[in-house]
Amino acid sequence: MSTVPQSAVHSAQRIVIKVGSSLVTNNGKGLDNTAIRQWAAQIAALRKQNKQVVLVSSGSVAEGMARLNWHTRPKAMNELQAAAAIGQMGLIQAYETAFHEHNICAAQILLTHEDLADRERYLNARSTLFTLLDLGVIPIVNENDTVVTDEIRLGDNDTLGALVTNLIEADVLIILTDQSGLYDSDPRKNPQAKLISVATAGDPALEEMAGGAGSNIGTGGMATKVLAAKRAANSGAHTVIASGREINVLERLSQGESIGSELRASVAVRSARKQWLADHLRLRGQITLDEGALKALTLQGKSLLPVGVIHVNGEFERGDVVACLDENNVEYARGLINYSSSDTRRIMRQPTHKIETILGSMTASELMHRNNMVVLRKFAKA
Ligand SMILES: Nc1ncnc2c1ncn2[C@@H]1O[C@H](COP(=O)(O)OP(=O)(O)O)[C@@H](O)[C@H]1O
Ligand SMILES: N[C@@H](CCC(=O)OP(=O)(O)O)C(=O)O
Repeated sequence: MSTVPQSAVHSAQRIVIKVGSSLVTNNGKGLDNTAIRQWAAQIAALRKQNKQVVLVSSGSVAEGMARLNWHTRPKAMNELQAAAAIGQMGLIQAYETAFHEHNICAAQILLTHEDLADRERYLNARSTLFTLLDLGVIPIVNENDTVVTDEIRLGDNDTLGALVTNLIEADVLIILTDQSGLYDSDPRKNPQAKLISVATAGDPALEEMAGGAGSNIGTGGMATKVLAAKRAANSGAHTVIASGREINVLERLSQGESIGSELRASVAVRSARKQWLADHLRLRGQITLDEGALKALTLQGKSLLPVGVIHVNGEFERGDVVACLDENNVEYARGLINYSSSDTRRIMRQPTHKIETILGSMTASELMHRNNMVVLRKFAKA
């Protein structure tokens, strides 16, 4: 009897789904509208179960090539970028139409490596994605191929899928591809290859199994998927690699069925976020909060508003990590701040509706959003 556990997708609330080029474009023959409509229908079903979904879709270059009647993938960057610009139009149009059938709004997000490396842009991308998810919209992400240069290109969307998983702290990354999952060797070359049902993300043995290159249409092969699982595990997310051609794959995974390969993270999402905020980003300043704000943050799970700040210490920029202290300099929380130190000094003690009049514009109504904050201790009156 097999003892394969229930799929992690079953209990996941926030999911990133990545679909590869060969799947989306029917092995490079042109957009597979039937498959796209089936995924949209399944994602609509996940949404009804209150799961939030971000879709990372490849296929712009492959679809651009199909539209240009190019049969071999160009090597020159400018040609790849031109193909991507053409193909992305069709890709988004296909998703837009497919989601429309379920009365779901879709949104296009094109990201580059720099967007995720720069603190402020990272924060912007993150808050846009959270806003879209709160609005019930399905964000469709791809790399902004037309502007990236060779050196900074992510290149494969497995890596992008993992970075988006980290960015929004998703519980699970599902990578849909043209194989049933990760095998112990490339099934195209070895018909005896065995499917790996469950493994630990980051296990070096997996990298060896996935050594081979990808299909002619896709870029990364299994190697980038295994590395993506390792990266997703950094923020506590599990990864499922499965065939996008499997009937109702997303809904069945959501029902707990074990399909494909599940590469499990060994740390929990919450502690991974804490770790990231607490250790990886340098503290740039401190703000002192009044009692009401300390209670709201640490006891009621609320965001920090400027009205609760009574003192600002240090110089920092929007997106920096700042500590929240009481009047005795005891730290209660830390997180990514939405305003620079000079702007924070101007809006502290003020009600939110005055931010725009004081600063001339309002980037965010909260000074620090609860999603971007880690509470370190609870407020208790001495
Ligand atoms: N150990 C392995 N298990 C499964 N597939 C493998 C393995 N090693 C290499 N591959 C190859 O990886 C391919 C999938 O990668 P790729 O073509 O980049 O797909 P996608 O476009 O979905 O990202 C498979 O078709 C397969 O030939
Ligand atoms: N941004 C590129 C993705 C490149 C790519 O081929 O990715 P993948 O098929 O996931 O290996 C595109 O949309 O064509």
